[in-house]
Amino acid sequence: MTSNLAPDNTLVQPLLTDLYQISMAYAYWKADKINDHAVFDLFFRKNPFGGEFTFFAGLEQCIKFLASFHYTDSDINYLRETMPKCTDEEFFIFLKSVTAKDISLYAIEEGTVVFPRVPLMRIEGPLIVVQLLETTFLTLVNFASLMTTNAVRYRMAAGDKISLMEFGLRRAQGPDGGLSASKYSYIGGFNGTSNVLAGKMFNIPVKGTHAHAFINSFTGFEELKSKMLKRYDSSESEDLLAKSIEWRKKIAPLLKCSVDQASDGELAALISFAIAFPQNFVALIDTYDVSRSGLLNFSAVALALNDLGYKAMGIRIDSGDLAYLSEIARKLFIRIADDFSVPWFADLMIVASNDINEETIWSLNEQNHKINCFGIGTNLVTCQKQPALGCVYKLVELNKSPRVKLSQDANKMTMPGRKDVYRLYGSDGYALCDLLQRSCEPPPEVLTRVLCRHPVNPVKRAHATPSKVESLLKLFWKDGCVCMPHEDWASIEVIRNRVRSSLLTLRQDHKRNLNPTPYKVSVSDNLFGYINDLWMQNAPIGDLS
Ligand SMILES: Nc1ncnc2c1ncn2[C@@H]1O[C@H](COP(=O)(O)OP(=O)(O)OP(=O)(O)O)[C@@H](O)[C@H]1O
Ligand SMILES: O=P(O)(O)OC[C@H]1O[C@H](OP(=O)(O)OP(=O)(O)O)[C@H](O)[C@@H]1O
Ligand SMILES: O=C(O)c1cccnc1
Ligand SMILES: [Mg+2]
Repeated sequence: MTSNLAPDNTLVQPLLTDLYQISMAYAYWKADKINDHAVFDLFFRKNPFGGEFTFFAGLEQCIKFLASFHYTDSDINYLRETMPKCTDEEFFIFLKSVTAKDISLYAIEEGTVVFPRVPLMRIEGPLIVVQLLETTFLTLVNFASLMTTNAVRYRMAAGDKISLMEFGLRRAQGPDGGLSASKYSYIGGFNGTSNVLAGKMFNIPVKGTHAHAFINSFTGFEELKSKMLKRYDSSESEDLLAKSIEWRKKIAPLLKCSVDQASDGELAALISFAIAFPQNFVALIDTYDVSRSGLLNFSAVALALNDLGYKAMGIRIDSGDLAYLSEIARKLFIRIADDFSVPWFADLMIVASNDINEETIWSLNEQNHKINCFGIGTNLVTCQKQPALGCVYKLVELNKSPRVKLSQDANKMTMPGRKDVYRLYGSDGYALCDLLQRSCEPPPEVLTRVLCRHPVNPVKRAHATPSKVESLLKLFWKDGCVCMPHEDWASIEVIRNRVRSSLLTLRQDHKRNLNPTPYKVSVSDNLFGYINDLWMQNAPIGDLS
């Protein structure tokens, strides 16, 4: 194992599983199923957030888990103590020898848009080993895919021109929830995070402003130990406080307010922050009153900085009516740009935060907000709208014979057998449907008509003549080695770009918010017959009495 194949989180190890996997492993072993060969599918049944699409993520971590999969002596000792006393000692010797070298992992590329019932991963190998991977694979894929999908939805709401920052670590579901949220938000299209460790680990841009505490920590000018700042273009220092006070007097009439209403403590705090960060000055302006104090104090300091040759970055608003406040801020900045001949002032960045969710962004869009950047925490990282994705892991074939899980609900029945997945594209470049076939069938061909059947409903059928056919399941791991170039599966930038390009292949009606059209996931005629025969063979015939 090379170091770059270690999982991101050291908690990702074979005992990060449900006990029943190990219980089954023992019972399989006792039942002499050690040489049985299994095929499992990992898939979900329903798209999250009331949408009609999902983005697949977490694959890189699954591959890293495979690369490091083995039980340590201490794991074995713990299991020996935990399992019933009568557990055969030979089993622990067997377990110590287990690795993922006989596993084959086929998967859809991370960052691809995916749909219900489609196997995202097909895992093949010794039954015992494939079974032992279930829970860890699910925990690696479920949150990663949910989080990526959530981030994509926020990006769709905000549009491409707005910057999106993830601010959720403090509210996330623990350290791994927070770190994963930062990583998969970026993959889903956020521009950066406030989470410093995520920045270091994943090379994601880290950015931020300051909190109300910084403003509250000053009450007046007398607390300013330093008020001098060196000019950008020389070693000469000037009094930033005196300049800011002068500017405050000039700007107050533009806001139709009086200087007396503005907080001196806030101005002192902003001056201190500007002295610390003269080239990256951002100010939180809602501690006392946005229009009577915050905007005035910020603009005064920004113009004083301008006198010294520095360009301020912008403001953050964290309460109140964000559309209205962004509008008055932008109006003021444009007015200052014109009145005082500082053209860049018109484009100052306006960051908005405070309990923002997807709906808030849609609503702010309707109100014609003037925000350039949303800082989003709680609702993003906790996936408040839907906190879990229901990926499952099902046995579909054992020793080349199909296996099926029946259900009262036809939609919940598993699709037996080893299957391949093809995405068919129309001549306009959009995806038409996904087609599942038995692996023994020849792949669909470009410009050749293919019958696509609904997996359950026999009357729902359609012909497709694809302009392009893409085989979605690719071999990522075999014979103990990764079979894909490192860039393709392990580069966060490649995966992030894949999300973007994959989203573009999805027709607008599948993406709209209200009543989106379900994307078609079909089966070949051959697979339809095969599945339905198996369902019939396996479903008991009831007695009416
Ligand atoms: N123009 C707007 N349209 C729709 N939603 C908005 C708008 N402005 C703000 N919001 C949202 O409304 C909520 C306002 O939160 P809340 O009622 O707690 O007020 P607040 O401004 O935070 O008050 P406080 O000053 O006490 O913190 C937030 O979720 C925010 O994202
Ligand atoms: O609102 P979220 O989407 O979770 O975004 C992050 C929030 O975290 C920070 O303050 P915090 O909420 O800790 O305190 P505050 O609301 O009292 O400012 C920040 O000021 C945002 O309001
Ligand atoms: O940098 C910020 O403004 C920030 C970071 C985390 C949470 N809230 C705000
Ligand atoms: Mg808040």
